[in-house]
Amino acid sequence: MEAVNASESRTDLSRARRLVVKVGSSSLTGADGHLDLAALRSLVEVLSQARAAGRQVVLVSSGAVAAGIGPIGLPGRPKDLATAQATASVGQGLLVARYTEAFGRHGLTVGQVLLTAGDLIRRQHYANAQRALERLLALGVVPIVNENDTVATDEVRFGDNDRLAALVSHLVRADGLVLLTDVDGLYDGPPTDPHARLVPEVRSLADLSEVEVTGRGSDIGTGGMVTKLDAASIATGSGVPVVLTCAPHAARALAGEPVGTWFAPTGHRVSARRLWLAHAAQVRGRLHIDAGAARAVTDGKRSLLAAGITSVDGDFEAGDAVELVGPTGVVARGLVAYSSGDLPEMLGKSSHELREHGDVPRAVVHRDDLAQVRPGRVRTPG
Ligand SMILES: Nc1ncnc2c1ncn2[C@@H]1O[C@H](COP(=O)(O)OP(=O)(O)O)[C@@H](O)[C@H]1O
Ligand SMILES: N[C@@H](CCC(=O)OP(=O)(O)O)C(=O)O
Repeated sequence: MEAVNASESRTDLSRARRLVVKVGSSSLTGADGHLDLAALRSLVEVLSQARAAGRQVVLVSSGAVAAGIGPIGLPGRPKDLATAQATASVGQGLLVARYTEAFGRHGLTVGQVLLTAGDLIRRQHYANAQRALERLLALGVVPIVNENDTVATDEVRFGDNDRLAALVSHLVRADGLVLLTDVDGLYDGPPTDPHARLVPEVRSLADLSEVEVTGRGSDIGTGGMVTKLDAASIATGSGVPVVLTCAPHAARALAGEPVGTWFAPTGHRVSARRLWLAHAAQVRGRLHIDAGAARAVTDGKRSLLAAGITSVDGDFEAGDAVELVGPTGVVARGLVAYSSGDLPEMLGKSSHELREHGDVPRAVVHRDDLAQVRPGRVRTPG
């Protein structure tokens, strides 16, 4: 466990030895929807300078779908998953070819790393990805990460790359995460509102309860500010500071200058699986639990047993993510061991009663599969 350094400030980013830099589709595409080569090259220039200064960089780059739109001849970003996957398949090769060429001009080699959400929450996959990334960095290669769009399913996909970048910064134990987008930081209202002001520093995401963010991003990006705040929450919650700014400010952000919005680290390093569960997993249902069960899973950090569940909502399979709702609201998220079809007849029954019915009394949510949900989420309109 690494302790949180309360005196941490954004200038510390200038000393970060290992950085994860995420660039969104909106920063890599021109008005015509095609890949903006000049934007890509200026980013590569900044990252190459960081490498020349002895820093390690992992680039998480979106843009596969955007890069595929032109060659396929689509009018805009595809709406359905299958076409988006096909477009990403065309665009990803082109995107990495551009990076290979641009980094090559600076004498640097790149490696393509395609990940899915599942790769970052399954222990064995996580360890494999970690080993591969460590080796790439040790070999002096710049890893270029994107979501493996062609195999990611609707159930477990990031869709945006913000949360992927946050989990990658956990994976490589980065000293900082830089999120580059098409706005120069987080605003306290819609950036189109002339009264909206830039929020320069966020010490606790709970302080943002009055900030209005939308999930609607730019025309080309996905997730808008909501997924960026999720990413900031994941990264800072595991001890990694975050700077959110626009791509033209990348060099200044890496130098620790006061650009964009700085999110101070707030937590200790926890498992990627718990981070995913708490912040990003798509919830398939809700288990309503009594006060005793709520205390057991929060204060007691114990598994949830059938005896404490009062009712079940939703349609889910064993292994899906569900919310645990106590008398005062959502207290935790977890991976449920039974389907929504199997649970109702078990509710309220003690392990002893279940055993009498011949069932093996497994916990409904094992404590290793539980993540507590802290209050104070950001307000999203609508
Ligand atoms: N409070 C806010 N502050 C800044 N930007 C916001 C806010 N709420 C919504 N946005 C939108 O988020 C968009 C960036 O998200 P997105 O389009 O997904 O970018 P990217 O492709 O870089 O991931 C901005 O263009 C902006 O319009
Ligand atoms: N994996 C997708 C990313 C989707 C996307 O638009 O993400 P982002 O621009 O980070 O909101 C791609 O490469 O197109």
